[in-house]
Amino acid sequence: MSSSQRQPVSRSISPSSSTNSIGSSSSSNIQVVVRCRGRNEKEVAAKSPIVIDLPNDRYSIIDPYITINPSNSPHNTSISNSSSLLDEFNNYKTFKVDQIYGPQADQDLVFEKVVSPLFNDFLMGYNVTVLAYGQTGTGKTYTMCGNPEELNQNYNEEFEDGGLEFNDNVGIIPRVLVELFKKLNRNKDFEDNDDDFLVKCSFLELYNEDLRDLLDDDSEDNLKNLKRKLRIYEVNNESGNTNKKSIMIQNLNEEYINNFNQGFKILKRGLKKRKTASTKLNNFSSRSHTIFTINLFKKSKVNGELFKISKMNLVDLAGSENINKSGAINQRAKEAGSINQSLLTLGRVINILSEFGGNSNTNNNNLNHIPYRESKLTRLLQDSIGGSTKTTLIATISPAKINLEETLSTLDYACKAKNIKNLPINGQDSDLIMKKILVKNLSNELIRVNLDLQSTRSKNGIFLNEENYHELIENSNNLSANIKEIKDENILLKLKLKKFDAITLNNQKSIKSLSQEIDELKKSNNQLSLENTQLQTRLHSNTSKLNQFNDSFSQFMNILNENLSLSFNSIEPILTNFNDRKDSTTSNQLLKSFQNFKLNLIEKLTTIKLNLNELSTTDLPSILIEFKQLFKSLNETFVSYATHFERNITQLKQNNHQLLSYIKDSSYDRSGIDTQIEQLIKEKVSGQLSQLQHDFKTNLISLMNDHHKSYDSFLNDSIKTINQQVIENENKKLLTTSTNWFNDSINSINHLQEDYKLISSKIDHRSLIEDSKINSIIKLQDHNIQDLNKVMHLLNKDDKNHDDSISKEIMNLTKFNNSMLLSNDNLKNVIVDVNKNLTTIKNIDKSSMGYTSTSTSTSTSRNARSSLSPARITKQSSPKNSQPSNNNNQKSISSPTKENMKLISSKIPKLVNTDLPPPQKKRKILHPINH
Ligand SMILES: Nc1ncnc2c1ncn2[C@@H]1O[C@H](COP(=O)(O)OP(=O)(O)OP(=O)(O)O)[C@@H](O)[C@H]1O
Repeated sequence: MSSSQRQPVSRSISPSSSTNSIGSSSSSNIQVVVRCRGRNEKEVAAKSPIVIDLPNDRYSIIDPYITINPSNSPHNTSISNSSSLLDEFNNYKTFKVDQIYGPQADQDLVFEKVVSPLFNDFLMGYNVTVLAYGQTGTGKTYTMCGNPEELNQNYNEEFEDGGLEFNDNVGIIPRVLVELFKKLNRNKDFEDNDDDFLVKCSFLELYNEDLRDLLDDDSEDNLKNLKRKLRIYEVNNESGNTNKKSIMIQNLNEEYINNFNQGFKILKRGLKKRKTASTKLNNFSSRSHTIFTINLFKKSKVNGELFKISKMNLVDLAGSENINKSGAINQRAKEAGSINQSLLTLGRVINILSEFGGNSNTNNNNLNHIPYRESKLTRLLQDSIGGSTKTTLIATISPAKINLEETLSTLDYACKAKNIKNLPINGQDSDLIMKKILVKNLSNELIRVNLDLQSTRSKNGIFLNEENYHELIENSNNLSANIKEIKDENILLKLKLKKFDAITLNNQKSIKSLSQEIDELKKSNNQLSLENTQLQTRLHSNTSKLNQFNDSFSQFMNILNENLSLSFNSIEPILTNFNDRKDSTTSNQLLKSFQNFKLNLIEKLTTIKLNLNELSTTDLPSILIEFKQLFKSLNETFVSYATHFERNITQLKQNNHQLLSYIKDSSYDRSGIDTQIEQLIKEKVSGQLSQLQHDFKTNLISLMNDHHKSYDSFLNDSIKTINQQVIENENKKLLTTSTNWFNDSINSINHLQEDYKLISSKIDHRSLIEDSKINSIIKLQDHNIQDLNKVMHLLNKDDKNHDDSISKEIMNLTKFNNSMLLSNDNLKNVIVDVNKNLTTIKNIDKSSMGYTSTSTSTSTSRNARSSLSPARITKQSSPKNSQPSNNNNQKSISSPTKENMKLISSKIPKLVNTDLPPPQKKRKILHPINH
């Protein structure tokens, strides 16, 4: 860590504008001293290497460069939080400060080099500050006071005898006290002047943002604390061209000391009360910031009737700490948080001041926004940093690598602080007090103390002299008056509280009514969602019914088409058959009639399709427009709800605001009560308000969600309803069409029947003719047989000569007879064929007419095609119910039309008759018999 170890190349140097030496009297920069201790036991045990290069292990003023060299790092990582001063290539960084002290520098050296010059300024009438800043455990308390362990144990004994021999570890404050009285007493002896100085001390602690008087025995007593509450206030002192502001602490004890021993006692008393705790990083870690102040009243050399007042602030800050490293939890973590917070504000103040290179007393507008007021620490140090005090900052650091990040941060701040210029003012102008006043103050206090002492000595117990007694009585009366005033204030406050309660009540009412509205909204939401569910259920069931109907309907249409084409195909051969019989007029008529029927049907189906299309393109948009209007009105209702809510909440906020301003405008300056009231407001109103806002938000979101859901379901419902309507309308049209078609069919069938009757009569006529022919043939046959018998008889009688000719004759006759019999059989077959055809035509006729009595009986003998009737298909799709699909359909179709539909669906397939003779099969034609 010596200068020889320091890297000489690529050094980047922190900005420094300071040219003033310590102790100069004009504008002076804050002097920055770095003190680096040796590695402590924990750092050695952790084998954390040294990463700090110092020019000298003892001290360096001429060459005050300090280099951070983390090259020992196994990963050679860059230093993440460092500023531009980091040397990118060599991975080390150099800072320039005013003085550097290494592990070999003892307390004596630090006092001599760092504090002495400042101390001399203090004696000359300047306000001075020594400020120890750095990471926890780096030696701030050690530097300012001494070894904390020794301070607690034998510090008193060290100096009790008034000896001036210091333990080596004794820090700056005891040394200042000793040095002060040395100097003052020497001067006193020399000038032989009893009245030439007066010393007062105070010891202040800032713990968790609370000010505590370390010299006040009662400071922990809350009741007395109310009376003796410490307050920071600013005093404007116009001095020369500078608008100087001094920071004062109201109610802070200041004790006169006449020698250094009294000073040590005060220091020890205060240190005993200071908050310390053991952490992983420091067994005696200070958990608070402390300021030990020595006020010196010293006779002015110019005017012996005036006394200069100068102040020396000896500040020991609590250490910044990484909670993870220090292992702070609960109270320790809270302390660390508060410490770090105040140090952060101090850092910001240093940053801003260093950026402008000036002090807060200059006219620079930018400096008006220095955040001194953001923490009590910065307020207390306002004079010392950027103010009118001569300040030296001692930045304490650890050399170990494990603390590298904190060390870099400390040095960064230290370098920035180095740019801050203070404007120290010698006490001759402003900090002067008339000798007479000072003496009077002192004499009064002395007289009071002496009188108390005398009274106490002359009698047993505690006694007061009369004057003191009267003073006490007067004080007591004063106190009573104060109490009365406080009571009056209390009454006033109660009145205000009443008003506040009324406003709160009002707010509560508003909150209640809003809650009710929210409840109602919730209810209506619930109702809506219930309706929504019901609608969805209905929709679901309707959709399934609709689907079923659609299925059945499409099946029906398919079967209708199929059967129609089959019927056409079946009828055509019959017609052809008629055609073959040369009965062209009838067959042409029939053919024409069927073709008309067919064309008519196709036309109707096309119309149905067109109607469906038209409905979906014309009616659907109008329904959608209607739906949009509905949605718009729903939206408007919702917006009006939201506006209403907002208005209520704004009203509520205004009430709160009025309440706050009303309480703030009041003449009371009792922060405790103010805080109470604000606390009340926070608890009662803000809590309710935020709860209300939270509830409102939640409800609004759920309302929006419900609204979106119902919007979706509404859209779905509407579209489905439209579909349903379209289908129902179409159904009606279809049914009308079907009825028409059915009527047309009946007409056509009637025509057909008439034609059939005509044909039947003609066939009957033919049959009659054929029957008569058969009879005549039979008669002829009988006749022939008789002739034959006659011939046989004659043959028996005639000459045997004629035998041959007769036998021939007989042979011929037998042949003829045989051919006659054959003809007879043929004729019979023809008659059977004709009868069959007649039966077929009759069946067709009956099927077309829809006379169920015969169709039921015949349908059982139908072939596979007739089993595809709609009724059967529906039955197959719903086995549990004999006519499920028809039943479902019936719900959406009016009953008479349904009957027609059923009739059509059941009758149409019967038009198909596969028992008819195949079209190729020609009927046998009856030929006349040749005799
Ligand atoms: N320069 C030094 N020489 C010898 N010992 C030192 C030095 N600096 C610090 N120490 C020792 O290190 C320990 C911690 O020091 P100290 O309590 O002063 O740290 P601190 O910075 O005040 O810590 P905290 O902020 O937690 O109060 C003490 O035991 C102290 O004696």
